[in-house]
Amino acid sequence: MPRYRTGKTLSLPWLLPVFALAALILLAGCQMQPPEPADEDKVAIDRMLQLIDERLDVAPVVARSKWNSGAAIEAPEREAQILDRVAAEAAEAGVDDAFAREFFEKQFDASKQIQRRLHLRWVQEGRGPFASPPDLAEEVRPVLDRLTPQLIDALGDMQRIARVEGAGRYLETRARVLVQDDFDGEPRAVALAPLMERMAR
Ligand SMILES: C=C(O[C@@H]1C=C(C(=O)O)C=C[C@H]1O)C(=O)O
Repeated sequence: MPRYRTGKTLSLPWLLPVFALAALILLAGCQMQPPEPADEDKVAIDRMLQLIDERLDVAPVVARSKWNSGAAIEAPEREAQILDRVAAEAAEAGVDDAFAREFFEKQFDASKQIQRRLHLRWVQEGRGPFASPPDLAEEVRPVLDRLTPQLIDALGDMQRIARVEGAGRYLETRARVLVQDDFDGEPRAVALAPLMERMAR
């Protein structure tokens, strides 16, 4: 049998181009990975999303309280009061005034959407009052007020990270995991819109 048929002498030279090609593909693959934010930026984005989720979580409690009391879902004077505080605290934290304002207005919109949808559901179900809903002024709004400065702090981080390549993509991916709204995603999309628009893809 001729020597080249034994395979022994032929295997290595034959495999070399295969290895080279595999190495090239691997290298190209690494270079094609989309850019990701640094770990500390990822932590800050996750924190922002958790805070948005926490705020959205308060909306059903507000809805129960208003269902019993008959108070209007829309409370413009309360929104104005929050926005005044936001303007002052955003200025102190170096957060762009228009960005902070838009962000909070969207959080109000998302909360009202959740409340409206729940009230509609309860009307359709012919629901009576809830057994012992928390008091809006004494118990529920203070929860929202505690979140306000934390959200402003987080907005400061987002402003800094906004131009980091891949930040928007990371935000979008993590939002799917960290922000729930128990509806069809619409209130959640409203709450996230100001960040989605601002963060670089
Ligand atoms: C949450 C409430 O309902 C609405 C939403 C607000 C909010 O998200 O902070 C504020 C006022 C209301 O328009 C509320 O009345 O407190």
